[in-house]
Amino acid sequence: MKTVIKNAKLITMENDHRIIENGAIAFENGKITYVGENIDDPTTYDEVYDAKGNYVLPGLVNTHGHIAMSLLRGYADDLPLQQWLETKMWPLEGQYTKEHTKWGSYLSIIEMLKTGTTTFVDMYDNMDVVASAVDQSGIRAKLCRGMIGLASDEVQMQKIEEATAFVQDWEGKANGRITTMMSPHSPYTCPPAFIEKVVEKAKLLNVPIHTHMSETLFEVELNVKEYGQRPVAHLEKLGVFDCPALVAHGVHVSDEELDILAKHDVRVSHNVISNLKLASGVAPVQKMLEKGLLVSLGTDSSASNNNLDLFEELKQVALLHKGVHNDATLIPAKTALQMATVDGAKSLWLEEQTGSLEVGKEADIIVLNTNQVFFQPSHDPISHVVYSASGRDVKDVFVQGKHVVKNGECTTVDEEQVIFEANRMFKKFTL
Ligand SMILES: CSC[C@H]1O[C@@H](n2cnc3c(O)ncnc32)[C@H](O)[C@@H]1O
Ligand SMILES: [Zn+2]
Repeated sequence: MKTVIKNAKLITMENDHRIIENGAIAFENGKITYVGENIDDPTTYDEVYDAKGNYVLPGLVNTHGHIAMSLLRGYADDLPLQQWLETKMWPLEGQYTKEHTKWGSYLSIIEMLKTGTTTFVDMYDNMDVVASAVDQSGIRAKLCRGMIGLASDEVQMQKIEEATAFVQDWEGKANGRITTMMSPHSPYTCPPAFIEKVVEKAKLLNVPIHTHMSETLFEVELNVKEYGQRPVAHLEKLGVFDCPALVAHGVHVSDEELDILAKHDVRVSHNVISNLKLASGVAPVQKMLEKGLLVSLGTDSSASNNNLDLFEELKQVALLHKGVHNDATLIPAKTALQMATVDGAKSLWLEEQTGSLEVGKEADIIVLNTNQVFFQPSHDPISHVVYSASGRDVKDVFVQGKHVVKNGECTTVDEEQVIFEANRMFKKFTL
């Protein structure tokens, strides 16, 4: 099936940030075959989508989260991280069944697709259920079984075996839309010997490592107290950065630590809204960029955000660092959008598949309804996408060429049923 999107304002996010004012993009068998000036003769295509001058851009990439936690949205607001985790999240997560994970995952996937995210990272338990939801819904994901290592040797081994089986069962599945990682939860919840075992497995399986790192001052101080080193040197010593690595947060990192991360080409998922809500702090993103680190955007879960609309992260990242440093030139709109698209894809080693509109890449494409007052006058599309848009402006979404959101409606999952089931599952918790 040959499809063309015509009459589009194309924001390609190629290296030169090419904008094509009156453009077209075509795809076949899930891959982009043409990006350029508008086409005159649409008769050679099986399907013609008229974008009617709306913005067309690559699907957004969310590089850190826990999607099944959408069931806990709004359950425990206004608390700091450690208290939030220990007294609120972990007790309820202890009650999760596969059914909770299933409906929480679908709820988040519909939300992400409808707000323009076509690729996401997920670290959680019951990952077979998450992967099946990814497969069914048509979204793209990099998934890992998150492992908390504060447990007996037997349970530790069981978790590593489960994570290994998950990688073996799902890497490359769903027509290549699912890829995998190994994931020790964090240095403060995983003993050193456990992390070393995970590193060994990741090397054998040839997959990256994903972990939370240096999110709060508390965990940095704890690391120094327990192991005599700050988290970055600690993880380096345990071999984590000998693998391709993606770390979430990196809020409390010194200049020396940034040098270590840069030396190992560690990718950082910046979770600006979650960090603000949990009062974890402000990551030194400008310094990260100056040191050449690849920085992308993550929402974390909707229990600490409280939604998965990556357009909100886009605007926050562009605003917060200006305000904190008293410098309006920091993180310009182009840089923010790059973090949410092409650099997000690179951070997940998926740049050959997604992140920009280029011939040969897969057709992960979103259309924004820009025929609205707050997109006028229509002269700088990147500025408008970053500073004026919201996920609610997303009209149509294609992943691997499949039309998964049509005129604002998800075509692959029954939204009404998911809303009903998510509420039913929440009622099953003992609060
Ligand atoms: C072992 S599965 C993932 C685990 O991570 C917890 N989690 C959610 N948000 C955060 C965060 O901001 N920092 C650290 N841990 C987080 C979640 O509750 C799961 O237990
Ligand atoms: Zn997290």
